[in-house]
Amino acid sequence: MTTIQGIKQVRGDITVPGDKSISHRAVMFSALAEGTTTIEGFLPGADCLSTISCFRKLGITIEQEGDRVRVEGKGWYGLTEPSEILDIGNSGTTIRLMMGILSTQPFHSVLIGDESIARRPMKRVTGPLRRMGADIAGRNNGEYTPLSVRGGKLTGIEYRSPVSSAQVKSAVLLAGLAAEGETTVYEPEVSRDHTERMLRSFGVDVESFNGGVRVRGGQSLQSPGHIQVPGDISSAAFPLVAAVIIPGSHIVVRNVGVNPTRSGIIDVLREMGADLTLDNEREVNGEPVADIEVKYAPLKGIEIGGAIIPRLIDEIPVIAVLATQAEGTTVIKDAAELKVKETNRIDTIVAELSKMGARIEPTEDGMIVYGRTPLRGAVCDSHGDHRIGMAAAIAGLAASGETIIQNADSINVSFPGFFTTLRQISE
Ligand SMILES: O=C(O)C1=C[C@@H](OP(=O)(O)O)[C@@H](O)[C@H](O)C1
Ligand SMILES: C=C(OP(=O)(O)O)C(=O)O
Repeated sequence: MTTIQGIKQVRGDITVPGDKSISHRAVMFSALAEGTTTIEGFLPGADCLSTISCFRKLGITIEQEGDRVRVEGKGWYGLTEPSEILDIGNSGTTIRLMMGILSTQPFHSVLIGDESIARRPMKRVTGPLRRMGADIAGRNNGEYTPLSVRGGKLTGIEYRSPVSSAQVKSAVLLAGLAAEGETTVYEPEVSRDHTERMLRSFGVDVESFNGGVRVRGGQSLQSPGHIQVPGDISSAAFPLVAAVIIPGSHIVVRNVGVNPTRSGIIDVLREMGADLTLDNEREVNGEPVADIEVKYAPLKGIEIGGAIIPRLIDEIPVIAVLATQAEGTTVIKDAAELKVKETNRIDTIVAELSKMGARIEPTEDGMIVYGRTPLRGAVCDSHGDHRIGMAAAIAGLAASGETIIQNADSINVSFPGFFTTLRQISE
């Protein structure tokens, strides 16, 4: 349980922990590559530590201290059959990408996770991986954990994913790297492309085209030696929103990944009227990075839907907080994927913000927020979902009185040090 007081303003010059998606991939691809890779800026959050723990059980030597990691890669077929169950904790990215990798390995593995993972759909990866030839078993015919996989010889496929999901795309492409022939994944809207970018930095030929991505089987990964992980825009979103909704605020978040497939929050902030600038724009390991500066400004409600949704899917809980402080109505649609995250994020964010006096309604594929409404402190619950806990905390900063966040520990999944950062910028 953590207590948040309503504050006057946020001010400061900060950084946020490393990007979660890039940290997972950095460990996975380094383990599968020939040679040693050092990683800096790694996110030492619970989810990425689960990825490290799985690869250790698969026989890979990994040293980790804070945000520094050293992985002794042994090549694609250097993994060994695990004698223990692979526990991926709360991490959807870990289990779905691991299923792709383990489908190519000539041994048996069993994967479990926590109670939230046990409710999340896995057919979206087990379906195409079975089509490629993987032998997968699991509860409800491979829809839910526990899952087990015996990998082996796979055949490349053309897969049209019904959802825009980087986890599905990545699982199928990774399996495709060790399959016979070519593997192509099409998705309705482009999802985050960290897998494609990082595979290229490991020397893999990846063809991205309008609507899809293709790889050839039989390619090996060569370590680039070093990977620098930028700050996570999904974490930066929380202090940025605090600054935009609390009068008198002004903050800079430095060294944030601003990959266009992730930067929908920047577009939304600008369209709502935020005073936001990107400085020091550069590219690090094939990923665009910048410093983001924002000042308080009056906001207006907007409609958010279509192709932008995968570009801001994890930021929607905090965008809902933002919308409570915008003049007029904000409609979020085409975001049914929110229902299959750590919690049903449509229901959980509506429940928590309603307790604080927000006027917010759930819809089939999103929500409608009526602004501008003053918020009042309340007893909120993360429901075990890091992004819901952090969104409630940001609402608490903008609210009158005191807000209590129950089950705040879940925040360590993606943003260790979150409350320390909030204290640093609160005035
Ligand atoms: O590939 C990734 O690193 C992620 C993809 C997204 O999930 P989906 O692929 O299920 O949309 C996102 O919500 C998750 O936080 C991280
Ligand atoms: C959905 C998320 O992560 P994952 O799918 O990896 O559990 C998230 O971090 O918001």
